[in-house]
Amino acid sequence: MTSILQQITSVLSDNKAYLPTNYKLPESISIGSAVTIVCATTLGLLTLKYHDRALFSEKPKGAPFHGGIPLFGSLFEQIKFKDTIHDGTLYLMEKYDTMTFGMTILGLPAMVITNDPDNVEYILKTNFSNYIKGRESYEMLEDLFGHGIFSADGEKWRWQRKSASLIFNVVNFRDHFSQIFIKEFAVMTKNIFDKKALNGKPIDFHDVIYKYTLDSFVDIGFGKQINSLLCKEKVPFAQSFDICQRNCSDRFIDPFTDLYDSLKPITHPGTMRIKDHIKVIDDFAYTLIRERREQITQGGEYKDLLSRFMNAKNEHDELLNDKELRDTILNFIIAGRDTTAQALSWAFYLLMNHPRVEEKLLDEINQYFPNDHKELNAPEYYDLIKKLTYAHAVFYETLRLYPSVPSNGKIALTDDILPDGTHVKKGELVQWVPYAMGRSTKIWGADAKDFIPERWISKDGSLKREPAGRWPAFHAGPRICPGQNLATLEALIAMTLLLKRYKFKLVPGQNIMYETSLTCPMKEGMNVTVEYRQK
Ligand code: HEM
Repeated sequence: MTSILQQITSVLSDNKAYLPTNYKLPESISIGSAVTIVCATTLGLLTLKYHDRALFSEKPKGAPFHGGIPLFGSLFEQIKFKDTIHDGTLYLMEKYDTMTFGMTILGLPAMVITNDPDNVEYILKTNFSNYIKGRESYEMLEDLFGHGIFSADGEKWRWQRKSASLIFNVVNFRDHFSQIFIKEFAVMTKNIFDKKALNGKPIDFHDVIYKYTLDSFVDIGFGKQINSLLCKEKVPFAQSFDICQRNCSDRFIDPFTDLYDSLKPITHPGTMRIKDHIKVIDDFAYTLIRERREQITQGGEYKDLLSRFMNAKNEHDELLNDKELRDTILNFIIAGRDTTAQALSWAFYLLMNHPRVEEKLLDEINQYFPNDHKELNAPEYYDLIKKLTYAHAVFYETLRLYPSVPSNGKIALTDDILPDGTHVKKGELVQWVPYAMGRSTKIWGADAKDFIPERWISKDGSLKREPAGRWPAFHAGPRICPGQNLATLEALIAMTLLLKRYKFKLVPGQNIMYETSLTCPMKEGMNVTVEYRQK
């Protein structure tokens, strides 16, 4: 008892400045009261010290600080504005008239949020070795992505990157990938858009394009036809994959995410929990692996992504086990399916809202593809696609306004100072938000929020590519997206073929908005009507 009292006395006397001048310590005290006083005092002192930020976090030096409430920092604000989180970052940048600010959230490392192109280039390229994905990122993504390339660091990342790079070569692009994209396009038109053009009923464009990129990518990467374009409903794997992805993203925002899930049997009886969705996803991936192993025993030979990884060695110089292959498959599906489907959906959303751009793009398409695409073989198509300057500009401009990875971050390994003078401490999270960067008037000028593909075309008519620090849509440095050419090829094939054949119109009365997730999907999809284009 005495010792507790002594401790309280010592805490209080160490912090005299915070005590009322006429305060007197009691002579004797019960254990219960002592514990209450200790807790209350400790809490009071912590509240005073961390009055505008999360517990045990520090404000960064050299940049404005967005304060929050005592001990929790901006946790509840972040949860409240979760649905518009990327716009929230843009709002704070404009409010503080800054490109970098600090923020703290209980349960996460202190954050430096920067949209400064020089800082972004520095983190991704110049001082790449000091910024890693880190343990936090791995833990939040683990159940879905395991040790796959997106959350891996060091040697674990390096061998995955090397193995993947083997499939991204020109011969594959010209002869193999283009052919698959054109083949799946034919399935999509025949089974979906042609029917809608004839019966006039609306269709969710976002959902159809997701199926298109899923079928194409699973064929390219893993040599399997899953024919989701032939299913009316969403395929169970895709549904569970989307739910788990959203759940991973929620963990970065709301530390109670896993608690809500564990309470589902009470709050939402009869609904699937995350572990049930993971089981659906695992079944999908393990079936692909099992089937491939059987095909190889029967003498089958493959050169796709899956077989590259089956022949690869991990950081311990061992062949990959099924769990490592499962992680690889899922990491590549998010890379290959979601990003491109979203870019295409947002591109069509913007085109439908900007008839001038749509007309100009159509003129370019008709100039290079005056006849029906069926007359061309895949390599010819590939060569022509590369010449479409304006179509590339439309694609890049879409990714400026709706980057498929709208927000991203890395953990600092050691103390550092960013090019704009902001201090970063070891263990802090440095975040950049391509969505907010794309709309920043400081980076893109007064018309930053407008859709103007011409900004990607130089005076001599050639295509401009912006420095990655300004436009990190495909990341930069050693971890730059290895699939960017594949994505561009797929998006441009689909965009040209679809625009040439159909006129899409938005069904009125929809609120087209992004959903906060690891990537940038449309929250409620996008309903359109379809008409054949007049020849
Ligand atoms: C519009 C389409 C795409 C966009 C905007 C895009 C963008 C990005 C971005 C921003 C990253 C960095 C993510 C991070 O920090 O972890 C990334 C990484 C990656 N992307 Fe893409 N991507 C697209 C399509 C693709 C496609 C089709 C593939 C094909 C497989 C692909 C494969 C990858 C891989 C493997 C990585 C990890 C690279 C590494 O960590 O070393 N991406 N991509």
